[in-house]
Amino acid sequence: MKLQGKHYRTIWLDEADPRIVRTFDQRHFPFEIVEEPLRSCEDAAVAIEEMHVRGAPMIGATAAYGLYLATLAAPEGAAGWAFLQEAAERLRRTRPTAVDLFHCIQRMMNALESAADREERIHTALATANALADESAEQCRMIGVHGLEIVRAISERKNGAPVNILTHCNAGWLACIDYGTATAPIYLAHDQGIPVHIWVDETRPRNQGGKITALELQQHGVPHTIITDNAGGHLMQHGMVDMVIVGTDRTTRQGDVANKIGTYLKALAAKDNGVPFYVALPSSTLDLNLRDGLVEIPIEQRSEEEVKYVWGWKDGAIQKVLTTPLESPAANYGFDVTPARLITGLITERGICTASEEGILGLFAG
Ligand SMILES: CSC[C@H]1O[C@H](OP(=O)(O)O)[C@H](O)[C@@H]1O
Repeated sequence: MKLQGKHYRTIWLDEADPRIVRTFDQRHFPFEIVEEPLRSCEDAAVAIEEMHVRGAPMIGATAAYGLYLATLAAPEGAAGWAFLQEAAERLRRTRPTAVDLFHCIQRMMNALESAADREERIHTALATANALADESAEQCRMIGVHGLEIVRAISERKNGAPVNILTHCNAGWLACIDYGTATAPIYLAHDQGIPVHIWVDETRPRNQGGKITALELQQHGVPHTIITDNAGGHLMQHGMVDMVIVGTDRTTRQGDVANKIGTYLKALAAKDNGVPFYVALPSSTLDLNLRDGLVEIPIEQRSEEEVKYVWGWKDGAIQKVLTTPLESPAANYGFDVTPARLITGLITERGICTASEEGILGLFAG
């Protein structure tokens, strides 16, 4: 998608130096566009851990390219394989909830295991990371194609009046490689002239919605309004939300969805008000090994600093400001789990299904 009129994917090989992978340091959005060079697997791990990059598909892709960078540093033979295994472990320790991370690492290591020598490892790693990124972008594009029909149907029922869609956090193209997951149907509807308006949850504590989703929509010309996280229920009670669409970081085989903290509360409000609640789910984010999301999905806890401070723009620079008593402790749960019973449907690259084992396996059994 585009930033300041220029098309980007969120991660790419440096044109001048194939030993460098480039991405955005998303901590600077929406105030600045800062490209970040990744020169080592450790650079990639830190970028994930400190959320320079974030979003399940983006985390997976960054780890994949991080392993490519590791092959550039790895020696020949068994020592080189041991080096790559250590790099994979380092990447696995970055963030626990988004399953794309683990899927991508495993895909890379499976591809690398049979490589004959260092040169083949490097070639295979880059080819596999590129393939993963391409697959992710296509998954998102197809989520847009399938999700578009839901938006179109609501638009027709409203005789062309704007479809009011609420979304939480950033499940946009900046959380992915391109298109986004929750935003893909929005972009396709807008591009096809279907009027939409997006309620954008600011999404405390890091405000991925107010900072990044709002930036994406503004850059694409999509009408939107930033709201506080607690406003969604009120809007739904007053008929101001036609549908909710969110992303996911891990979805279990029975359709339980881990997503940014606060998603569960949106789903409760939607259920109580008869508002359709959809989850945009690329298969890279499916974890068919898990069933009960509430029990089995690991929920990341991040630093209390993210709760006690805000980061904003002042005097031409990003400033960090304390917003609570310095001495007060804070808890920072990064995600919550929305039970399948609260979800209207899952929008996947293979079509739309119910949030159930039958629905998911109907699309993804093979
Ligand atoms: C398309 S995945 C987006 C997903 O990831 C976000 O979490 P974070 O920004 O902490 O990586 C959030 O849960 C989004 O829905």
